Amino acid sequence: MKTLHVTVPNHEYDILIGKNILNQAAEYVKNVSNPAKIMIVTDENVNRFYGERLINSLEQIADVKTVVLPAGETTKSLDFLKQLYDAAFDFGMTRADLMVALGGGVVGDLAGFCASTLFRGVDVIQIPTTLLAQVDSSVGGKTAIDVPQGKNLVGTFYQPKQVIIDTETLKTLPGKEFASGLAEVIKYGAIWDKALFSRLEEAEGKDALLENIADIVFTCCDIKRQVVEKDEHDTGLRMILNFGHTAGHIVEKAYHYTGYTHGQAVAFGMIVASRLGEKMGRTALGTAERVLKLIKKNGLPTAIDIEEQQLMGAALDKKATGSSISVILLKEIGKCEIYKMPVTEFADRCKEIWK
Ligand SMILES: NC(=O)c1ccc[n+]([C@@H]2O[C@H](COP(=O)([O-])OP(=O)(O)OC[C@H]3O[C@@H](n4cnc5c(N)ncnc54)[C@H](O)[C@@H]3O)[C@@H](O)[C@H]2O)c1
Ligand SMILES: O=C(O)C(=O)C[C@@H](O)[C@H](O)[C@H](O)COP(=O)(O)O
Ligand SMILES: [Zn+2]
Repeated sequence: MKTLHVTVPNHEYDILIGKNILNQAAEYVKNVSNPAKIMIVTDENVNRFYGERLINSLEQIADVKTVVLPAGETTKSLDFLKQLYDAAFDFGMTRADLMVALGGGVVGDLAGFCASTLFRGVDVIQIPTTLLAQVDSSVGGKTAIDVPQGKNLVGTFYQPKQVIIDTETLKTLPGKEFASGLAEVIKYGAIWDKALFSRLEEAEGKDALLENIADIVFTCCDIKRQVVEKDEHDTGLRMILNFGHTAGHIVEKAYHYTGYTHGQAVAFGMIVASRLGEKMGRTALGTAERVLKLIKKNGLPTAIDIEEQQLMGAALDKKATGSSISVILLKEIGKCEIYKMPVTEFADRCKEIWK
């Protein structure tokens, strides 16, 4: 097992990365928390594969209740948030108790948000089971729900008490979801780590990647750790983790959070942002082609239809202030910049390069 340690002001925690470590969850949990009650939040698919194993382990140290939610992005909503609060009150949780998010980014963001507000904050431990959640969403403390007005528009910063990553859980992940997680891995390569990007270019298919997946997960978590430690609250450097997300979030909302997964939308968003940078003379020529090729190779979308007026949705992006938006542009593979432009210019330029 490998460990990373995240240190932010007033809080620190470990990210544990290993194979088949889910069965020993209780041993890790008791090192950081001593709850009388533990509420596990998961979804129906993850519960089928891993619920019993986690319950068996955690029952050794506390009373356990499991809340099983429908799978899918539309669960990351106010309705299901309310369901979690109700379940926590029914269970008789107190501020000294613990919530555990077992699943992908949907469960992690929703349970994280609930934990951050319940009694003004109960501890939460993230046990991510998708590639996307293992390389990105379980680390760094962003929690959120989606609303009809836009993606992640209601949320908090709330760091987990611990992150337990069992990479063996990826063996049951459907191919489409594995590819969605790769979109965020491609993001880390594109903005920060050209060796990681080249490694993905050279990889021969999913099985080859799976063989070394713990190493890839570690690399991504370590990049995220470095960024979050420098800017926990997303006021500067952390914005680079949003490469591809301005257009990506517009796509997710336009398709009512059901047409494309987050990873698929971000993949296409990275093509848009790379083309934008090239058009503006800020991104080395040929970069957009490399990004597109890698996205295509992994079965992620390279074209998505959108109505022009939806592009103004960037005005509600959290990187927008007043009438301007900070977009993340690549300088070249492995290097990026935060570039401020009027939202109207972003929308106009996107019209030209979207297809
Ligand atoms: N907080 C952050 O920093 C952050 C970062 C990136 C993404 N996100 C958010 O994460 C969400 C997307 O997360 P996601 O891609 O994990 O989607 P998800 O949580 O919807 O999971 C994808 C699917 O995989 C299934 N699944 C999960 N683990 C499985 C396993 N091991 N075996 C079989 N099936 C499994 C789920 O049931 C679901 O159907 C989005 O809402 C996005 O906004 C948040
Ligand atoms: O951790 C971050 O910071 C990120 O931006 C990671 C993104 O991959 C993630 O999708 C995040 O939820 C986006 O946040 P938002 O602030 O743009 O809603
Ligand atoms: Zn993302």
